[in-house]
Amino acid sequence: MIVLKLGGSAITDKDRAETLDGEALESASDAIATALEASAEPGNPNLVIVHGGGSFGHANASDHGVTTTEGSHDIDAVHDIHGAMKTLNGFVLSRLIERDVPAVPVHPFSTASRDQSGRLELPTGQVETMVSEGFVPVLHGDLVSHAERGVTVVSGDELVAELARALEADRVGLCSTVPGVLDDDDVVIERITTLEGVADVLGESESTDVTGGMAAKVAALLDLDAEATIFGLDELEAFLAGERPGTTVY
Ligand SMILES: Nc1ncnc2c1ncn2[C@@H]1O[C@H](COP(=O)(O)OP(=O)(O)OP(=O)(O)O)[C@@H](O)[C@H]1O
Ligand SMILES: C=C(C)CCOP(=O)(O)O
Repeated sequence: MIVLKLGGSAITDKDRAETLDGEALESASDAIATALEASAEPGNPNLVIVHGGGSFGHANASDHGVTTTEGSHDIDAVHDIHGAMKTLNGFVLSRLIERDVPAVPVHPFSTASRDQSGRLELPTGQVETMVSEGFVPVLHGDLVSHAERGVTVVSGDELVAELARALEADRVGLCSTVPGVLDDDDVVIERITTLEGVADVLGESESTDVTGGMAAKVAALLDLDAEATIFGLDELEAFLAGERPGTTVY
């Protein structure tokens, strides 16, 4: 079982509102289709995809002052932010389906929630059944209802971590716009086992991002039992073929 995140910054133009990076999304979809065709059991993909927001969702959330902890009850904000993420989800699904990947949508806003302490409750029974029936569920960073705060943002990274745990994923991959976690000299760090030592180089995203950039990503991955890999789009095919490009977080 592989849980793969397509980073929003990898598949969109993060500096132009609600704009796809069409070429990047096509190339990611090609890599996924090729990997499924080449797998020993093409009818049984055993793959769950989550995508982030990039230029969809983050700017909308920021405009409405909504983050993973700051909530809102404004119905227009809800539809604006969730709507942007559903639009991107539609683009991702259509590129995958064009390539015969049996992709199906799962909108976390319809199923997940947070309690007062912010703990995420993400039901995964439907995702498990989709996978066992040969589909590829495609989730996305989204809003979730949050006890006493209205709605807050859930990042794709948080969803990846929850799914990896619940589905006992063998491998977790985060495909981003960078070739891995970079050190002070912009060299890819091969392995991260603790936050100590790397905390200084982990920063926010360069673009509008309400969910914390690389620092939040590494922290979420360190909590997992499964080995996780952060790599760039050029390495997606290699990752899906079983290699460990970029940075391994374990
Ligand atoms: N040490 C670091 N190494 C690599 N990237 C870093 C580092 N510190 C900060 N970053 C930033 O983190 C960004 C990747 O995080 P970001 O959250 O944008 O990725 P994503 O998951 O692809 O996108 P999204 O959150 O929209 O889904 C990089 O583009 C870079 O700007
Ligand atoms: C901003 C929203 C709504 C989702 C963000 O998901 P992410 O890009 O995975 O952090």
